[in-house]
Amino acid sequence: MSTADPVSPSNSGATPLDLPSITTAPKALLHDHLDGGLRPRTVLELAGECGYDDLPETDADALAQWFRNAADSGSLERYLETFAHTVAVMQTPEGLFRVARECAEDLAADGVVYAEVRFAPEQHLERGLTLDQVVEHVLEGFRAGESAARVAGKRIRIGCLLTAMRHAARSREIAELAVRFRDRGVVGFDIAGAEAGFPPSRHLDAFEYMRAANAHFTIHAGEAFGLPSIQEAVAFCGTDRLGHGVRIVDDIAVGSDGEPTLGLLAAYVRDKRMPLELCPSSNVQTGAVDSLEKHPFDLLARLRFRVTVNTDNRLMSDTTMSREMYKLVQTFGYGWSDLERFTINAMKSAFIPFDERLELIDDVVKPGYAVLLG
Ligand SMILES: O=c1[nH]cnc2c1ncn2[C@H]1C[C@H](O)[C@@H](CO)O1
Ligand SMILES: [Zn+2]
Repeated sequence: MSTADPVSPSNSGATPLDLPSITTAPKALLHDHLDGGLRPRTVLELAGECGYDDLPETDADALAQWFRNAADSGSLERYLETFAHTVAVMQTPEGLFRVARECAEDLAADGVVYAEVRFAPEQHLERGLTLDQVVEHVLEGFRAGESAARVAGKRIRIGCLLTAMRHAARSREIAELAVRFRDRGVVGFDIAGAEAGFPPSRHLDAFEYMRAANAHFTIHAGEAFGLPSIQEAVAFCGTDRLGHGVRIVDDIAVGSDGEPTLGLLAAYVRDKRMPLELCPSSNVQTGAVDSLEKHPFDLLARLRFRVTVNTDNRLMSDTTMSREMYKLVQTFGYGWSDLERFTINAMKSAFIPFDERLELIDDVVKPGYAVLLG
């Protein structure tokens, strides 16, 4: 296989592939952080309401620009510092509810029909809420946002993932919380935060607990740190998916003739159809890749890894699901059938029951792309 071959020819008689038309396409999103997707105006208003006066800007446009610039640091650690401001305004029932409701509404307006949105409950206890209360307020916000979207003529379903911070020591507790809320809208568990120095195996008991409960989880791995992190997540922790996983490319050698050779770990990840939650813009901002052009997304897609397109943090990257897809179209020349495949990859990899995934694929995704394909 030559890596120069397009995945599929660009669409011919179909709807033109531009940002407005991508916005109308049904999309599935597996990796989106609740505390990384606030509306800039909401950050300002909630800060005013709760008396948080450490925001770096007082105007919504300037604040949006500040997040973007500050996150453009080339380092995951510095990128993560920007979350201090969003987490600070998500400490009250009203704040958590509003942010979750607006998240569902914004994703629905962007044409996302299924999303798994994650956040770390342990970071929202500063004003006396319990872990259970934090989760309840967020889930209520998602339900309200889904209803508001329905009234606006948009269909969306949000599943919630509970994240434990990898530098902290509450992962087992958060895993138990995720299982406790499994019938109320929480569909899985995750670990996030600085990767270097905090290997996934540090949280093995949490993953073992999830596996014993027949519950799903993903692990941020292979973003700021390389193959050893992915190896631990896959081989020791038994992850269902890889959050980013972009450094799996380090286990693929592309010869001078363009022929790729997969190492054992890359081959295993591909053979197992392990989903990669790739987040193109975020990866450039944190320095995981040098540029979009150099992003291994296309190599991985051509090699038929189970690639999915994700936003990570819409506020920090000033992006949307449609914009991430459009950037990939512009960079790699994808057509509608490619976008449909990435979307079906994501739906197949979702943590909701199989029959519900299938229903979304058959009743929403395929008919939506059939219209766009012409
Ligand atoms: O891309 C990421 N890698 C590691 N950690 C991340 C990333 N994006 C957000 N986080 C962290 C910061 C948030 O406060 C936390 C929970 O959403 O997860
Ligand atoms: Zn992330």
